[in-house]
Amino acid sequence: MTILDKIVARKREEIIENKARVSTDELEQAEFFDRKCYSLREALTQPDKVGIIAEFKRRSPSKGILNATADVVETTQGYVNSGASVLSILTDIDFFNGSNENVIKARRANEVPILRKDFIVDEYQILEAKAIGADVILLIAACLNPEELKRLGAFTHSLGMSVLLEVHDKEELLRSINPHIDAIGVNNRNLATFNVDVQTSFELADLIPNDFVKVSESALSQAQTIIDLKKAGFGGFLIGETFMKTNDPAKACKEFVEEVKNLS
Ligand SMILES: O=C(O)c1ccccc1NCC(=O)[C@H](O)[C@H](O)COP(=O)(O)O
Repeated sequence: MTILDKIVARKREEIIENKARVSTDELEQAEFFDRKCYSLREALTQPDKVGIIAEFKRRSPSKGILNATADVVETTQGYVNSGASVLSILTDIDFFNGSNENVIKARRANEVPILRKDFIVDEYQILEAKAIGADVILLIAACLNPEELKRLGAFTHSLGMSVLLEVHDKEELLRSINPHIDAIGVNNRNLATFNVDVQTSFELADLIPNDFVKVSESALSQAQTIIDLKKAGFGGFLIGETFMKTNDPAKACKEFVEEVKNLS
C-alpha cells in the first residue's frame, strides 16, 4: 500500500464521519457558500506576476513537521503582499496537520484565489470547499479514474469554482483531460515513492495542450528553475516546503519572487 493509498483510505472514512456531522444543507447555508469565486486562470495569467501558488503546509508525509508555529493569517497575507497570485492551503488533518479553519481564516484576510489542497474523491468535499471559502480544488489523477475526474470536475464548475488537475506522468495526463479542467499541474513528487524530480515538468510540458494553464508543483526551490519552467510554457508554480520550512515563510516568498524578477 502506498502513502497515497493510505491517505485516500483514511479520507474515505473521514468523509463518512463528516457527512454524519454536517449535512449538505448546512454546507449550502455556510457564510461563504454563495460568494463569487476568484478565477484560477485569471490569477495565473496576469502579465505582471510570476505566477506563484504559495502553500500553507505545516507538515508533510515525506518531511514531517515543516512549521508548527506559523500563523495562517499573517503567513497568507504575507504571501500575497510578497507577490503570490494564489494561495494553497492544506486541509487534510491526519497527514498534513491542516484544517478547514485555516481556509476560513485565510479567506477572511485575502482577496486572491484559494486552493483547498486535499485529496478529493467525493462531491461532499467540493461542497465543503465552497462553504469554507475556497475557489479552487485539486483533482489528483493518481487516485481518480477518468469518469470520476469528469464527474467531480463538472460538479466543481457547476458551483463556479476552478479545477486544478494534477498528473505525474504521460499516461495520467492522456487519460485525464476533459472539458471540466482549468489548469493542469505536473507534480514533480511521485506520491507513491516521494521521489522528486523537476525534470518531470519539463518532460510533460509540450504534451499539455496550450488551452490549459500549466502548473509545476513540488520541489521548487531555485529562482532559475522558475525562469526555465516559464520558458517551457509553465504559468503557475506551487511552492510549499521552500517557504514553510523557514522561520518567516512570507519573507522567504518575497525574496524568492524578487530573485525570479531579477533573473527575468
Ligand atoms: O508533500 C508531501 O510529502 C506529499 C506526500 C504525499 C502526497 C502529497 C504530498 N504533498 C502534496 C503536494 O502536492 C505539495 O504539498 C505541493 O505540491 C507543494 O510541494 P513542496 O513545494 O515540495 O512542499
